[in-house]
Amino acid sequence: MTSLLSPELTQTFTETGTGPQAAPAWVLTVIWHPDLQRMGEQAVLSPDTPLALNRYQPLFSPLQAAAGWAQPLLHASISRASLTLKLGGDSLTLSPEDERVRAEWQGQALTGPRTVPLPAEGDSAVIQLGKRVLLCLHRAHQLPVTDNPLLLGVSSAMEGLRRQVARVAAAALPVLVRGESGTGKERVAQSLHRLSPWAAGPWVTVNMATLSEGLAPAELFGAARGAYTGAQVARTGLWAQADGGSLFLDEIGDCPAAVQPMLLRVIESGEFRPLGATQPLRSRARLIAATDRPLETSGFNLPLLRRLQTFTLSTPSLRSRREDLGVLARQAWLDTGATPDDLAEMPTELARALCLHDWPGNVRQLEQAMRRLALDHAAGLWPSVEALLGEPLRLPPDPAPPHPTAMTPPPAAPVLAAADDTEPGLPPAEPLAAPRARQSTAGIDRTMLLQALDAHGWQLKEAAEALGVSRPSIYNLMARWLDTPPAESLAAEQLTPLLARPDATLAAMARQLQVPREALRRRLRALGLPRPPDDTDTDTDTME
Ligand SMILES: Nc1ncnc2c1ncn2[C@@H]1O[C@H](COP(=O)(O)OP(=O)(O)OP(=O)(O)O)[C@@H](O)[C@H]1O
Repeated sequence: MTSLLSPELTQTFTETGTGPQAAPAWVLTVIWHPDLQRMGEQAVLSPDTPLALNRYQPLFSPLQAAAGWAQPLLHASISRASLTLKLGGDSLTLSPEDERVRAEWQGQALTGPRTVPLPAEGDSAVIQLGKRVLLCLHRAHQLPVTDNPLLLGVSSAMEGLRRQVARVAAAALPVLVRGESGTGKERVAQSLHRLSPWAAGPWVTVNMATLSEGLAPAELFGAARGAYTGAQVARTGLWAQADGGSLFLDEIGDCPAAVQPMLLRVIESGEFRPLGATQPLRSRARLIAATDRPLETSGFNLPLLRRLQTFTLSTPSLRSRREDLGVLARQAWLDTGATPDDLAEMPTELARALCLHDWPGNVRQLEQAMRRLALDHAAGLWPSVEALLGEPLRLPPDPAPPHPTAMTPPPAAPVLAAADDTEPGLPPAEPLAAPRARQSTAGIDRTMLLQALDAHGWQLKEAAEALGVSRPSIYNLMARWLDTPPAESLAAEQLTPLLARPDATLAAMARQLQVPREALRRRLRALGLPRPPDDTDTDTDTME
């Protein structure tokens, strides 16, 4: 892999500042790249100088920015012509240099300069460059320099969390971890234990939601022999088991009300009394609790809450740190045992959906999606977007949709896409036609798209003309409205029954499978399957 030493980048990082007090910088983070190693690499935008984004610039740096290594995006589908990003107060202007630049802002194709509102605090935006690379534009209050294999992420929020965990780990005081479900609260608790002076001691966990009011005291504090019916021997409680280590009380908000004062006592004095015992016991367990509940308003014991929140750590939602998607998705994929190469081949519409989804179930939901993906892929299929996500694609709210600027439109002369702007193995990009009045894709819904495609036998050139949009736009429309797997993922078993039909034609099959006709023809050829008998057309639609 090409690597370039980048003193300029190191300089930029230094100037921008890495401390929490520094003014936030706008950063581009790679959240999808066919070279999976590139996920999480970052480039900082200067507030004063427009950033030219193309195949060879700027330089993106990996997590350990201090190493000073950086490299451009390099992917062959990204043009040498630039998409220029210019920050201006609370807006951003994106200007494609010419028609060679293929780019999308928040899933919408950029066909000319646009000025868009910058994402609000805690929000971010997704920029697609070329066919396969997705970047997240976000704020950074501090750049990532620390590492913790349990707490992955290049966002400021994760960098801050890793630092807090490292700072708090050694304190012999309770810690409360708060955050939405699936955001990694248990991971934070594990990290606190591993980094603490008690790391060699036991790590004991209990989910308070699973303890009934009757059983909880014995479970937590133990019981003397004969303390209750069936207690033939003395029982060691979790608190005693965790002596010299850490006790993690997950879902503390579900702790039975009667048990809450008992917890308060043990936190305050370190002493507890097993059920039926005459003497109290002492434990030096460090307590970590976690919740996704608003404990202040849910009737929780407030003195206990105050003791628990001696230190409070918060885990951020995944949608508020979209820049971490790439590194998290890559790790979740590798955890399934699948190879990086397989993921690199994933169709862009799936990658785009992963990057744009708002992930209400946070990292856990992302992990489930990656497991589904690995399973389907092992069976020779790429799932639909909906099957991948396990729910319909939920786009982040768009407070103000992009609007065109009054800036100069792109050059009027027809421009040839350079052959080396095309991914190796894919057909060369076609010369772009001279610009003409084109309809915006915004007004084209799924029905209109399908009608045009069906009417033209799934030949994209004709369908695009009928809709009055450019050919790249029809791909964007297909990615937006259709969630059928791409032609390259079709298996022989899916195609043979359709070929066996007496009325089989290429157009009919393309319509049924919702794939471009030419892509289907290539797939049949690749699988060594016959063309349908009446396939005599000679269309040369090569883009997909
Ligand atoms: N920063 C992270 N890096 C890597 N994996 C993560 C991270 N955060 C969460 N995960 C993964 O996401 C999943 C959910 O994490 P975890 O169980 O810690 O979340 P939680 O907030 O405790 O969830 P719940 O509230 O539902 O118990 C786990 O499988 C964990 O491996």
